[in-house]
Amino acid sequence: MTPRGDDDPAAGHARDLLRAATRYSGARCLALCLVSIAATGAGLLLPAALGQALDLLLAHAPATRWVLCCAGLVLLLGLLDAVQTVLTGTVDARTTAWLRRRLTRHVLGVGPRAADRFGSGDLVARLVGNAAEAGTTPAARAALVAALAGPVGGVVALGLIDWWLAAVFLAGAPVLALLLRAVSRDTSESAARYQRAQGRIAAALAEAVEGVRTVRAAGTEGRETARVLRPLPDLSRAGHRMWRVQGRAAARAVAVAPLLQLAVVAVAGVLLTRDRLSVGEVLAASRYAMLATGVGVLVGRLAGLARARAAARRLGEVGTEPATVYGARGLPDGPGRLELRGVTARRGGRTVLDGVDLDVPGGTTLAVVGRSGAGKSLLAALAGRLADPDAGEVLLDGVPLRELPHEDLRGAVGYAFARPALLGGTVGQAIGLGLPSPSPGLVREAARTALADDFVRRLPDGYDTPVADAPRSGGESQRLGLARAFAHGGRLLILDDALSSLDTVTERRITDALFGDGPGATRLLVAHRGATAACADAVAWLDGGRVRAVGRHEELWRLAEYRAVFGDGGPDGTDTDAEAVFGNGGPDGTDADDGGSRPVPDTPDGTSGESDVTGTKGRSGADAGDGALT
Ligand SMILES: Nc1ncnc2c1ncn2[C@@H]1O[C@H](COP(=O)(O)OP(=O)(O)OP(=O)(O)O)[C@@H](O)[C@H]1O
Repeated sequence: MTPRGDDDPAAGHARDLLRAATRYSGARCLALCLVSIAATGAGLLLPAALGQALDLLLAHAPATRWVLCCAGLVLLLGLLDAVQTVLTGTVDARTTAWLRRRLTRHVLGVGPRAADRFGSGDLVARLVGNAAEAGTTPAARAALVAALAGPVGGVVALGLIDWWLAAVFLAGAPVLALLLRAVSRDTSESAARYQRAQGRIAAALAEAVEGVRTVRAAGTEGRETARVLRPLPDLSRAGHRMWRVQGRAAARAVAVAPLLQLAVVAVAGVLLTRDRLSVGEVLAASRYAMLATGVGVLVGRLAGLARARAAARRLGEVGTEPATVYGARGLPDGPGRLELRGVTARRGGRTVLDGVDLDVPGGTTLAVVGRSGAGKSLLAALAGRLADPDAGEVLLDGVPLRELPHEDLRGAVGYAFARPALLGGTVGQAIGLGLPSPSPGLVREAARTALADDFVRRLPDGYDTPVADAPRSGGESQRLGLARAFAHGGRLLILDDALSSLDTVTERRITDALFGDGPGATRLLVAHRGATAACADAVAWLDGGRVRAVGRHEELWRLAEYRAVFGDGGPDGTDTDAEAVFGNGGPDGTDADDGGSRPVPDTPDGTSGESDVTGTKGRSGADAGDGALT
């Protein structure tokens, strides 16, 4: 059951949205309202003019003026109807566009939380289908005002002809009012159920399309189709209910309205025999009775409005997910020192990170390792504020990330992911994404560093090839993602498993560039391979939601449990037999032929080989930062 009233935040958001959307199309809405009311007014004048013309004609008096008046009113009605149609279309389109713009911005402002909560397919259904339905609200309201003006004007006109006529009509009006109330309520509920079922289908379809290779590989196309369409019976029930509600209302209206009209005409007839009404007035009364009982129009309008309101509520639900709020404190110059202080993060009702402390000095590289599900990606997301911790603070050069303005934060932190989304039109634009004016030179340089330049230049239009026309492997996609991160620069570079699809030689060449004088002052690297971890100045080992230890890879390697994280026998993360194939073999992940002598970067205090990155062992508080492994 859909909650109602002020304690329903989604409904509150929906109201605010619709109010703002109506203001956006304010002038047109007003014009539509006025045109609709004018059309209703012309419709109300027509019976009076017809009655007058008839009376004059029956009395053989000159009636040309009134006949012309009737013709003019008919023409005016046609014209107003055309204007109404154009204005309704324009207001609907403008309001829908406004809602889509506003909500798209909001969804992207919320970030990954929005997709986590609603699912990407359902979000698309809301922003496309529901926004279009909700967008009809302002015009539907204006039309409803006019549709209400018809019956109200009809009753007033009946009263002006003779108060008996209005009294007869009003005696039956409560039945019509109850009918309309039931239509509005029942349609709202069925429309909400219908739209929810549509959202479930859209969400399942998006999952199926994304996982189409898995579906094909498993040969489960039929089962998947059934899963996607499972909400269909619900959809059908809700749809049928909606039509039943409207059908029943229309049938009742058909039963009640003619009875009321008959009663009005009968009373008018009696009044005619008593010379209280003329023939023309009887004609006018019969037409006003039809206008006053014009429930059919109202039923349609009310049902449309109820559907639009249900759709708006679904948009309101999206609005209840708060957007990320940024601060106004500027980021001072600094080397890119990253600190996590007592960071706790919960996901799916589970504490994934529990009071994590880490201190990564500017200019150093920290590899984050741990078993699958240990929270490495979550930590990477918190480190660059793709998500906020539930407790604790993340600081960059001493400033809490929450206090940084959006531009400072995004300018300072670059990201690359395991499965990068390539956005921006062409390959070159995808690499330069987010930069104010990326020069072709900068884009190409970044691509060279990420070893992507060669294959990009082989594309039909090189860097100008549309992303959609650029076939690429998983590793090539990753290299484009890395190129984007390198082009972005910034004082903190976060690579979340961004090297995982690269062959070992390519990974090695990129890490060489990266850990040499590569881009980004400080680097946080989610690593699955020992070879990658071995290149970092320090490794933070996540286990059980805490930092189990911080130290250099070679030092940690002495621990059997640490070795077990990499699940194989070689300290560089490769099987000894496979070393030749994968091109590395030394204990620090370097080729055997360079003697395993990758120089350990000097720490800022000049000591070589000891990790400069510090961390604590979760709540135990045991500091493992000096490489003292616990
Ligand atoms: N949105 C979410 N809702 C519920 N649980 C989540 C969500 N995001 C992450 N988790 C859970 O948090 C845990 C940590 O996830 P995370 O992706 O950080 O792990 P990871 O260490 O990077 O794993 P892997 O090495 O397999 O990539 C996992 O158990 C995951 O199921």
